[in-house]
Amino acid sequence: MSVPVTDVPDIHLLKGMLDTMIDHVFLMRVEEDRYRMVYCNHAMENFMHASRSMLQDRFLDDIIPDPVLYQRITDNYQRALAADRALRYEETTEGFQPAPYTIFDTRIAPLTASDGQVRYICGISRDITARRNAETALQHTNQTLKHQLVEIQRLQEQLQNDAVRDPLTNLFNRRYFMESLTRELHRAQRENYPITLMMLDIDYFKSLNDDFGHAAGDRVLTAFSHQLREGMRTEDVVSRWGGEEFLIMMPGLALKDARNRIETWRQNYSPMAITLGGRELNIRFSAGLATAPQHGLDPDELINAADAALYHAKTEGRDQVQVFQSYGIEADRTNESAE
Ligand SMILES: Nc1nc2c(ncn2[C@@H]2O[C@H](COP(=O)(O)OP(=O)(O)OP(=O)(O)O)[C@@H](O)[C@H]2O)c(=O)[nH]1
Repeated sequence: MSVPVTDVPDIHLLKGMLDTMIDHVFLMRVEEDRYRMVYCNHAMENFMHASRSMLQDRFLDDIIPDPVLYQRITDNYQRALAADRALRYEETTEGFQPAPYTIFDTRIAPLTASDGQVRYICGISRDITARRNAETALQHTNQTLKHQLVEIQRLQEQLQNDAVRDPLTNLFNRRYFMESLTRELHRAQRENYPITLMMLDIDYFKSLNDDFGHAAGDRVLTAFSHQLREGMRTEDVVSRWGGEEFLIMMPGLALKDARNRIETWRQNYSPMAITLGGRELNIRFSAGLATAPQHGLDPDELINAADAALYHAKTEGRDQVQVFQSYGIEADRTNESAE
């Protein structure tokens, strides 16, 4: 027999409806400070691995023997009763033996019987374990992806760095220097400022290698490069040109100022004391200076000029700075005027 929709469905029909739900539905009667289960639906019965007849009419402390879990559950009931309002919270079955670990999204509400005396707690619990696990897995994946992204960025930076730097000294490499010089020369022409190049070569480096070994030579190169970088301005491009040869571009620095700079550096750092095998070595160097636009505007031309000045410093006895002279190389001792 069909029931008109305006009619209040009978209790049998209501129970049938509740048994079709996949959420757990229960009703607890409050008896002093205990809770008696007066109803649970089919879903809850299944979950508890117990028939309704075994659950209904029993006290909750009897159904849930674990005192910690019992306390967790009833604390919420007390809160709802004290505030006389519905509560929603998440709870787990941790401590409840027959059931697998489950996370529930639970909503409870205090109800009062029509006599106005007896109080009840009505509850609906939804199993959200799968959703929570998926969320946790997603968070984990997100976290892993974030770490991977950071690692990719680090590797990209490393690659960019490797592409422009010399691995031993960490100074800029030849390719980067050429690109920078070409770019800087164009700008210097447009904006009318000088660029001075200094080519610098460690003296008698071969004998140092021969006497102390290649590894010791590498240490000297690293220490020398470090001091060189420290002694220059941030806008200077300091490169390892090859072997024990270095090329420095000093934008905006006229020949005289560049020479003063390198002389100051020589006073502070040269002869550089480096200890190898218990022996203190004096590392000396020779250098050649050339400047744009005076000695050329083309990168190769300017580098050749600095190289020629360096060659002159070597042939003149080493441990000195020479300036390129466009009409020919001329000895230019460090204590003389560069202009
Ligand atoms: N340890 C080490 N040695 C290097 C490296 N690159 C080049 N050399 C060595 O540097 C030495 C350069 O020797 P030369 O060109 O004769 O120069 P030098 O002995 O300094 O002589 P002058 O420049 O004329 O004073 C060679 O023995 C190279 O093998 C390097 O990366 N590490």
